Formats: sequence, C-alpha cells, structure tokens
Amino acid sequence: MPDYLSGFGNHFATEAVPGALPEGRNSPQRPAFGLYAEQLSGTAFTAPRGENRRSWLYRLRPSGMHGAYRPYAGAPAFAPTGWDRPLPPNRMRWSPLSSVKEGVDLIDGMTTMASNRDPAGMDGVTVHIYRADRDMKARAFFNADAEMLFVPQQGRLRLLTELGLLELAPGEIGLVPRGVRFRAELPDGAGRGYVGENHGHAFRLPELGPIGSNGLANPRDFLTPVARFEDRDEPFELIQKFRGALWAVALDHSPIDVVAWHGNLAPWKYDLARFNTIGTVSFDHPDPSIFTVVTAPSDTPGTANCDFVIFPPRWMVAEDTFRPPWFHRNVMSECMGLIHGAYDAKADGFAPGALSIHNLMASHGPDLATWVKASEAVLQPHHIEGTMAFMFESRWPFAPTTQALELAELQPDYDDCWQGFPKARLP
Ligand SMILES: O=C(O)Cc1cc(O)ccc1O
Ligand SMILES: [Fe+2]
Repeated sequence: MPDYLSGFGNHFATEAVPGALPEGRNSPQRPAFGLYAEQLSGTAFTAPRGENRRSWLYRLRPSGMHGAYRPYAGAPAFAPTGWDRPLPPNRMRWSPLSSVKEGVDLIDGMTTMASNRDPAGMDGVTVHIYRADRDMKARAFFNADAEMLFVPQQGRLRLLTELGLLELAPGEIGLVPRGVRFRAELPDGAGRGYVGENHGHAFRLPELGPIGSNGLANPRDFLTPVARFEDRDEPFELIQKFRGALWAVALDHSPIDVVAWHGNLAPWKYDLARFNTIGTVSFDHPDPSIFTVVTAPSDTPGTANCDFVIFPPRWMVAEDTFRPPWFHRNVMSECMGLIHGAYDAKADGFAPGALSIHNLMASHGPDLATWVKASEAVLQPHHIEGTMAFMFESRWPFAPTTQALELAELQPDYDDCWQGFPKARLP
C-alpha cells in the first residue's frame, strides 16, 4: 500500500531520501546529493495566491536533458479528431467498448471518444476510454494539453508519477496534473476505464454555499502520494501530448526520477465511496450539481468548463415526487459513464463501461421503462445500491471523434428509448 498525504490543494513537502529536500529555500546553490531543482508551474507565475499552483522538484537529472521530439504514430485512436466538423444535435450512446485491444499499454490503448474545444486552446474537456493489457515498462507519458482525471472501470490502475505512486481501483478516481510524467501499470493484468482531459482551470472542490463548511467531497479524503523515484539508467521512451497530437523522444533513463518535492501542484486520488451525498428529505429531485465531486471553472462564474459529478448509492425518500432524473433540456452539455451497477434514469442499454452524450438543449431524461416504473411506484424509502454513474458536464458541447463514430458499439437506436410515451389526457 503506497503512502499518501491527506488534503486537497495543500502545500505538501516530501522526500524519498532523508536530506533531499532543501530547507528554507527552493533553489540552493548546490542542492543535496547533486540533485537538480526544477519548478513545475500549473498556473501563471502571477495567478492570484488562492489560485496559484506550483511545485518544486528535486531530481536526479534536469528534465530538459533530451533531444528533439518526433511525431508518435503508435496510438492513432488517441486524438481529438473531428471536433470542428458539423456536430449533429443527436443524443448518442455507446455500449461498453468490446472491440478487442490486445498487447497495448495505457497510451496505445486509448480511444478518444469526444472533445469540445480546439485542441490548440486552453479550455474544454476531452473524454477518452482506455483498454490495455500491458504495463508501460520503459515508457513514460505527459500531457502538455491538460490535467488528466482517471476513472478506472475494470481492473486496478497504477500510476507511477514523477511525484509518487497512485494506486487506483474501480470506484476511485485519480488526477495527474498537466505536465507531470508518469507511466501506468495494470496490476490485474488488464484494465478499462474513462479519462477526462481537462484543458482549462484545474479541478477544485466546489463551493458549498448554504450546505456549510462540510459535505460532498471532504478535503481530507483526497490523497497525494509521497515522493518516490526510479533510478533506472536504460533506454526509455517519453511521449507527450501537445496541441492534440502525440510526440516522442528517446531518453537514456527513467524521467520518474524526482527524489523529493514540495508544493501544491501534485497528483491526487479520491475514493468515490467517501462522497457525502446530500439530497432531498422532502420532495423533488434536486439538480445534479448537488453531486459535484470536483469542478473546473471557466471564466464565467458558475458555468463550468467541466464538472465531475457522480450518482452514488443513496437513500431516496422524496414524497410525491418523480424520483429518477426528470425530463430536461440543459444549457450545459453532458457526457456520462457508468463504473458499476445500474443508472436510475435508464432501465436498459447503459451498461458499465458505456458512454452517452447529451449536448445542450437535447431533450433527455428517463427512458420509457423508467418513467412507467417511477410513475407507478409506491413511494417508500428506497436505497439505491451498488451503483456509480458519473458525468462530465461542460459549457461546451461534446463532439464525438471520427474513431468513436466508426465504433460498432455506437447505438443506432438510442432515440428509441424515448418513444411510446402516452399523450397527456386533458379533462
Ligand atoms: O441526464 C442525466 O441523466 C444526468 C442528470 C441527472 C439528474 O439527476 C438530473 C439532471 C441530469 O442531467
Ligand atoms: Fe441530463
């Protein structure tokens, strides 16, 4: 079990070798043991203090010791293609991706499903599904375009990052900040999951407003790894994602060689089971913003570049209420996935591993079977169990990629789940 430090956005300090972390300054003339001091900035130097994110890394070699990057062709489906073609306003859903991907690691096993801004820009969100059965052994990756939120759905995912080790199981999420090098292992031999690439402001905890000073995702449940490094002098490949494209460079060592670090820009993980779910104890189904785990704001207050929202196990007690998600048309765009169990708005067709897109103003909500059942239900307290759906909600509409549109798992008949509703009868 790796070691973690607790708290969200804290200023942490950690060293894997005693004495590696300088005291009282960031950049001593001669850091201990000949280590190299390097600042990693997650926000502009001049960002307001409350927003400012940076860490100081003390490493075996400067990370700049490399040659020129060349285009990387090994992961053709890991690309935000088609974001700028005319976007049909249709509701879209994919069954869990089963088309076999064998002999690939996390990077080569990535399928970009949807994106919503110009990859050269610094906002929007891109959604991927990974399917992999190989460890990244002598390969590392970093993303200059975005921080990455990993949502494993099948099998554990071990992220060996420059700043330490994140071990994730389905039901947990993990974040790797923009620029942080990492490699991934699959301790269960294979794995599948979702990735949210957040190109905008970093994810943070949502405001709590009248909820008060506690609730939803509590800061102390976010875990950041302690320093841990690899001392490996051997050929390594470093791949980076930059402006939507992949680039590679050869190294003669592992870039995961940070012996000590301090600062507030760091990976974290969070167990979704720790989410303090809040809902009605009277009537009506609250807006799903009540289920926001972390939010990446846009420059318009209250209108997120990306909210990460979950639908966890919870008690349903609302009186005289249609309890599942209501019919709605949202000005925000929604991209949903399911980690396990069943989702309460869909009786059928949305299995664990599936993905759906409901862009702005697309009418959606309960399917016919869910509506019939919920309208006729005798309203007792009911515990929704064994489920974990989630949503990336964005102010920008999601465009499916070319490769997503070509997948056999794209459901041609998704609209049918909203057919057959009986017409209302006026007196
Ligand atoms: O569309 C969905 O299933 C997500 C959703 C859930 C909910 O409870 C209310 C609104 C909403 O968009
Ligand atoms: Fe919705």
